[in-house]
Amino acid sequence: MLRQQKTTSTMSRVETNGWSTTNGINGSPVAPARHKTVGGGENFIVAFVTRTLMPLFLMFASPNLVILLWYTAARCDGSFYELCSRLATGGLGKIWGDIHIASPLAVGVILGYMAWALLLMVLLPGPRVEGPVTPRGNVPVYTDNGFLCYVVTIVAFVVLTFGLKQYGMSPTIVYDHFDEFLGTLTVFSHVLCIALHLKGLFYPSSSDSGTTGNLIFDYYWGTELYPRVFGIDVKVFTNCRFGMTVWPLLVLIFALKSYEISGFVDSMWVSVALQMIYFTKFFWWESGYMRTIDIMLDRAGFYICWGCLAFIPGLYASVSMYLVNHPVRLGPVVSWSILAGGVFAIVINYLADKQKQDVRRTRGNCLVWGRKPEVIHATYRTADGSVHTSILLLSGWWGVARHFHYVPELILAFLWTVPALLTHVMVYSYFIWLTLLLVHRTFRDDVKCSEKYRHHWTEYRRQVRYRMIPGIF
Ligand SMILES: NC(=O)C1=CN([C@@H]2O[C@H](COP(=O)(O)OP(=O)(O)OC[C@H]3O[C@@H](n4cnc5c(N)ncnc54)[C@H](OP(=O)(O)O)[C@@H]3O)[C@@H](O)[C@H]2O)C=CC1
Ligand SMILES: CC(C)CCC[C@@H](C)[C@H]1CC[C@H]2C3=CC=C4C[C@@H](O)CC[C@]4(C)[C@H]3CC[C@]12C
Repeated sequence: MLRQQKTTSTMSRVETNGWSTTNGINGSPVAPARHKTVGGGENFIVAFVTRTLMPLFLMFASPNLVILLWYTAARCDGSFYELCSRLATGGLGKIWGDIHIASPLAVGVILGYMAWALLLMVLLPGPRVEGPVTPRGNVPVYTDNGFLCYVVTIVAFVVLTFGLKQYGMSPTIVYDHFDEFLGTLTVFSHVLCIALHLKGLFYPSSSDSGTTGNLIFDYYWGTELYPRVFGIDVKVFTNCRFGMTVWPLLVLIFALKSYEISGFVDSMWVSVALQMIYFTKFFWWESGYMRTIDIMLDRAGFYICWGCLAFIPGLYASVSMYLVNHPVRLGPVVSWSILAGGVFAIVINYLADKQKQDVRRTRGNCLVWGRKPEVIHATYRTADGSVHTSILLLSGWWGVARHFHYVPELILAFLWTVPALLTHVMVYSYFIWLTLLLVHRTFRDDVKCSEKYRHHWTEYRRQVRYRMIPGIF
């Protein structure tokens, strides 16, 4: 849950989502840094492309791509070549004819799960944690009960699975009707986006809200940074209690389906084990996630809502979905080696995230790699004019490169995919997406941080020259 300590529900200004006082949406995924013409005005063609055409394209293309990904795995034996042949012969219409976009089963299961997740979110206890100061000077407050919600949900899932077995029922029905689930989730997310759009305009939860004046961009990007409905934080729900919890549930359901079809197969086992360790780490660190770009910068619009409700189930869980009908016997040596490499990557990624958190929490009075950390005490200004200080870490993983922690994240994604071998590109869709997302994110974060910290960030960039991989990028 999240509360705002300091809220001023003003909506008079054009929105400022980031830290710049002139144009705060530069950190958005589709709005690059300001483009000035020679005369100094904004280049409207670039603005039209990035804030209208790109969002429109993404909102139309992404749901289609996710469904086609499912179709490729389930109906085309995981082959993009086969998908293209079918598209060439029958066209998109023929393929859509084979897809069911909604069903009462999907609506019932999704609503049931949402009710469960909301109930846990509200009822389970947890310590109170504060998020970072927002651009408008608000301090979001959360109940840190993510780990508990996750554990209770997974245990309940296992108990329910055994319970249902006695009645000849299995959660693998979700796999059998997955197209219906993806379609229903897309419809749900549009309903949520419309409601949130209107809420942000007429009943904002805090002053971190507003409009850009462009309806399409507002719908895509959102009108509020931290919307709350009856005290429930919408982004904590969409990102953590839905997206990040449904992903492990799907991974378990797909593993169960694979077991029903092929018995115990080590490719599925390795991939599932790595993903489950990753989810457990995520929820253990959830309060740290509240200080990342998704929460600090991304508003609750189509990007985050559809992304977490439909894109995570459709793309992020696609490796396990593919493995259901593509089992590979790897043998113990290969399996355990992949598992060990993956666990190592998770540990490095976790330690890097933790290093940043520890240094900030102790205001630099801790040890990083056995030494007192080098830091920059950076100042920044919020929209209300008040000045704050923050710490930029120059030691440890944050001295290796400015986003070195993305490297183990990518290695891990590769390692939980490679058990599927290199037969089909389709199964690497998540890895390819993640590479693009993280590389793009290094640029987004640079824009956001240089607007926020100005010369302090320039100094950090001077001292830590590389974005992700020392000597290369
Ligand atoms: N699987 C997936 O789809 C994805 C996974 N991830 C993972 O999520 C985690 C979080 O990543 P992400 O959201 O990108 O955010 P980061 O962990 O990279 O956090 C970025 C923020 O950290 C602060 N910061 C930047 N440099 C420093 C420094 N040197 N010292 C102290 N603080 C600094 C800044 O925020 P501030 O304003 O507080 O100064 C900056 O905006 C990572 O583990 C990443 O691998 C990320 C993206 C996608
Ligand atoms: C509109 C779509 C084309 C794009 C939607 C993207 C979002 C679903 C994802 C964008 C950033 C993603 C995440 C960031 C950081 C994370 C921390 C990590 O430890 C777990 C995964 C994640 C929560 C991840 C989830 C999906 C995004 C929000």
